[in-house]
Amino acid sequence: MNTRPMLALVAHDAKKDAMVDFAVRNEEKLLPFTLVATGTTGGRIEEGCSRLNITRLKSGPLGGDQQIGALIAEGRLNGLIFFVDPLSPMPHDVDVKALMRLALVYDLPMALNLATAEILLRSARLTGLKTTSTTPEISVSAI
Ligand SMILES: O=C(CO)COP(=O)(O)O
Repeated sequence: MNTRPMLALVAHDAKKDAMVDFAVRNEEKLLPFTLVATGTTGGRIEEGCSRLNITRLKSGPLGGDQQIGALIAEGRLNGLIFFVDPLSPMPHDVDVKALMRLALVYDLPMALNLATAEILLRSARLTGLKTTSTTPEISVSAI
């Protein structure tokens, strides 16, 4: 049974370089986590971090944000790092909002920018195997 805390990594296009840079600098700290990411973000991180094993979900606009939302609802996710681009309109803005809403509903540790991500990655809550729910009701078959 996998008891490692699960962390989701997502970045909008204008923030993907920042996400890769964050992951490269923190590769050692990310190693103990089960990592999931939206498709393109995960691919970019894997290119930069050879030691990280990332489960890549669908691309955000094609449902990846919602897959991460499902992990939150199931109580399987321990933290979300989402580098949001606040300056560009997104056709899938409703998905982004839905993901953030679920993180708020379940009181999930969520970092939306680099400064908070650095703090989150060092947090005892994130590394302490605390899950968001005790009774997962459904499973995401993609994982
Ligand atoms: O659009 C995203 C999040 O809303 C990110 O998706 P990708 O990582 O597939 O680009």
